[in-house]
Amino acid sequence: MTYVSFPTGKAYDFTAIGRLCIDLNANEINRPMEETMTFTKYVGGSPANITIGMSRFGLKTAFIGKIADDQMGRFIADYLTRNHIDTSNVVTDKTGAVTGLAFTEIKSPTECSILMYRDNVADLRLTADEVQEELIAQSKVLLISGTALAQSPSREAVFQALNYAKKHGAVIVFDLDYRPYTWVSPEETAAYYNLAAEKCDIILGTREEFDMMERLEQNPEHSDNVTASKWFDYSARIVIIKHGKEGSIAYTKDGEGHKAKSFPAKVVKTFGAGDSYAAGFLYGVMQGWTLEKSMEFGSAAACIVISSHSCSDAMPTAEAVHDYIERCNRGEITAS
Ligand SMILES: Nc1ncnc2c1ncn2[C@@H]1O[C@H](COP(=O)(O)OP(=O)(O)OP(=O)(O)O)[C@@H](O)[C@H]1O
Ligand SMILES: O=C(O)C[C@@H](O)[C@H](O)C(=O)CO
Repeated sequence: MTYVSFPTGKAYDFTAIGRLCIDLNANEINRPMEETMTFTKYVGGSPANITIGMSRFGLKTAFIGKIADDQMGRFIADYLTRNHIDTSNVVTDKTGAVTGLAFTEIKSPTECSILMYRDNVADLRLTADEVQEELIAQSKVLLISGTALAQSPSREAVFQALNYAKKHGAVIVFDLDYRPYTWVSPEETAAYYNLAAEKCDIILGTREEFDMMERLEQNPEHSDNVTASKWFDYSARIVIIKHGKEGSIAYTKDGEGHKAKSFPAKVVKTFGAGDSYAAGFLYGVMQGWTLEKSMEFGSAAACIVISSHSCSDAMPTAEAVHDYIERCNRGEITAS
């Protein structure tokens, strides 16, 4: 059964818009940030990580975003180029804005947190008139991520991109990617998230992210089914609700719920799970696989990333994900 049809005859399989920043991941793990002395630098930002994942799977990808006019910005642009991601719509800021930094604390495999430095960041300075219509017209998929809706002018840039995607028939994916520190109030957050979600074909988020959008009174039982049903009255064709290591569930417009369990993993840190899951799942759906197989592929991709030190750099190839699934099926990988 095909739930989403992707347009053909486009130059790009996958384009994302939003955050490009830097992850500084603790080298001395299993201790609090106060005791961490050194960090390794990686490209970061959830939509960037997903695009790197899609590129590693061999898809033709592009990114729409804004980088600081400094060494960090150039590091990001260079990394994207080396990963075969088209950067023709990655704009360099000229106002003195800086690159967002995410310092990660790895206290234990299950206690991870991120300390964000996001004042005056370049990624939120992208303007609507900087979004290239032609690039979106040439893309099978446009992925938006919630954090880019947090402030103007990036918010308007995302809505402009959504308009172009609708006009040119791109499949629109919304990764909720809710990061409280970039928002002013829960009311404002829910309002913009809901406005954007109405226009999207595939919506992916955790239970907590959907709770934030619903603000509880609409769904006091936190029912995944109730959450998903609402979006089928708009544009949605698939709604995925992720539950960490408990797995994930995808709802489709026909009312079906498709479940995926997670695989065992030797977890180093949990962040990056959602980004690699999204890349793996979307890759599978674009190959025409069943939802179950696509979700399984996303879950295995997530295991590879959470067993590694980075998010972006650890994004696996398709062969590595297939191999991981086979090794799990042979019982060769057990949980940490
Ligand atoms: N500890 C784990 N062990 C195995 N698989 C996991 C684990 N945590 C997450 N996953 C896999 O990754 C998928 C996405 O994880 P999760 O629900 O935590 O997303 P997320 O909260 O968006 O992730 P992130 O921490 O990157 O923001 C899950 O559906 C599951 O398949
Ligand atoms: O999304 C971010 O800004 C930081 C990420 O790169 C980070 O590593 C993470 O949280 C992945 O989900």
